[in-house]
Amino acid sequence: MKEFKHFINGEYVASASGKTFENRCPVDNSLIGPVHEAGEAEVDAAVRAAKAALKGPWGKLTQAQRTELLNKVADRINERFDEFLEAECLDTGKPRSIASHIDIPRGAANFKAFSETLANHPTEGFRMDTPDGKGALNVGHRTPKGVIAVISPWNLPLLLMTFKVGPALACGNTVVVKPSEETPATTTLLGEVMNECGVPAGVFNVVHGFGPNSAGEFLTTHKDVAAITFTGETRTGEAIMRAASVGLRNISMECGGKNPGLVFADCDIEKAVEGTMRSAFVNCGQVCLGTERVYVERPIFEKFLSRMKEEVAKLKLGRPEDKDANFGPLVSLEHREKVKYYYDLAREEGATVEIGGGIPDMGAELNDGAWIEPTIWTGLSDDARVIREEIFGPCCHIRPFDTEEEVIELANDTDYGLACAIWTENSARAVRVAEQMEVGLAWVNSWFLRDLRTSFGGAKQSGIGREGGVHGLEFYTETKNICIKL
Ligand SMILES: NC(=O)c1ccc[n+]([C@@H]2O[C@H](COP(=O)([O-])OP(=O)(O)OC[C@H]3O[C@@H](n4cnc5c(N)ncnc54)[C@H](O)[C@@H]3O)[C@@H](O)[C@H]2O)c1
Ligand SMILES: O=C/C=C/C=C(\O)C(=O)O
Repeated sequence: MKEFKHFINGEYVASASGKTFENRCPVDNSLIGPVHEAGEAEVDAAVRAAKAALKGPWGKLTQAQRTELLNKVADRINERFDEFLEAECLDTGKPRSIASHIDIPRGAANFKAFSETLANHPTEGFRMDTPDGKGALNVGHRTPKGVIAVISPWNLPLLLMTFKVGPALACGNTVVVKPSEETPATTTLLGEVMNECGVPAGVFNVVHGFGPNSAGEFLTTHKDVAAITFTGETRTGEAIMRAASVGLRNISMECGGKNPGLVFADCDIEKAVEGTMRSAFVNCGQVCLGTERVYVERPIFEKFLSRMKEEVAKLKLGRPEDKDANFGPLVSLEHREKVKYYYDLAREEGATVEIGGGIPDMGAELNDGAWIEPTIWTGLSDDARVIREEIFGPCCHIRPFDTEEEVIELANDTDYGLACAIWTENSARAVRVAEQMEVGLAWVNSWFLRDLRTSFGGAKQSGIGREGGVHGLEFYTETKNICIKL
């Protein structure tokens, strides 16, 4: 049986209290092993180690040396690919075919891409005139912000955690990570990699536990944490913002979504079906960028709906190691309860269940797991809760529309603003519509196609700030203007 300890100052440590909680595999609810739950003492030790490391060997490295170390980390993740894959699939139950294409490669890439992008970014410089005619030079100078708290979710555990740890370390900060209580494994394993690559002790720390009155709260309220970067639910983001307000600490928030797909009659329908299938059902619908509202122009509505139903019927539910399986369980039984609640609510709100809508019979070996059927609804009114609230499951509602103006209004009629997917072969329309969408990420004839040099983040209640490429620089560094009188 595995055991998940904290990683503090380069060493794996147990909780002084001896308190642990269970990590279970959602495939069959089997026990993976106990996870140590951090109390204030462990969180404090981790933050102190991180603070001390800022002034230790880490703080003395040049940008080039840091880049080299972080490249090593990326290479070592790839060398230990199978262990990361196994750990991620056990924690989440997701098919290996998905984790081996998305989660683990991006876990490695996040260390390479950001260290290189940031290393090559210029700082600003302005020459100014002065009354004595000699002038002055203004030079922007960036320094690390300090100890960064990284609070990450369970849906893409390694990918989303490294998406923050990569740039934070590239900028010279140190980190304390609190991975989701559902998925402690890959973050814990990364500690070994950091040691193997010679990243100094205290630069990367991990504490396990829950949110309120546990590791999450202790970390976000710790006075020596300089800034907090968070990915998770909008309501959790609000709690973290309140914690960050004490001591005026900076935050970066990547939160929930209720993302629309806009399918125009002039699209390539097979491309649109393939893309919408992925955006609604990959990772069992547990992707913040996923499409839960699909709007289809009326002339192709029936055809699109029937093609989607055909494709959903072909999804193969199965264990991560099953090579044919492309659809795993939800992350936990608790999350299944939430998703099932919305499945029942959809019926109460008058939806037509086109396909799915329940819990599948997976057979004796798997029936204790967190399985749920992929589901399509039609017929809900625009103000139904199922249309307005993030479900974070393998489901979408498909609704016809008649005009471009109408669909833009429908798509934007939400509290969230993370992403959208627009399907049309008319490029002028694509640009026109994309420019009017109230989102941080607009995909045209694609979905979740990621260039790590670009900005990532959400509008409205989907987040605050942008990370990715050079955009994280504002958050992960302190900029000082040095004014030199000539
Ligand atoms: N915008 C994005 O980039 C993005 C990416 C992935 C997931 N998400 C969102 O994440 C959610 C799913 O993930 P989740 O269920 O793990 O989210 P969550 O908000 O429940 O938990 C996220 C993390 O916050 C911690 N936490 C909870 N309460 C806390 C508190 N009071 N103080 C400090 N930490 C606390 C949790 O333990 C966990 O580590 C969805 O809403 C999804 O849309 C957003
Ligand atoms: O579930 C949300 C997915 C987020 C993806 C990223 O943060 C990324 O691709 O960098």
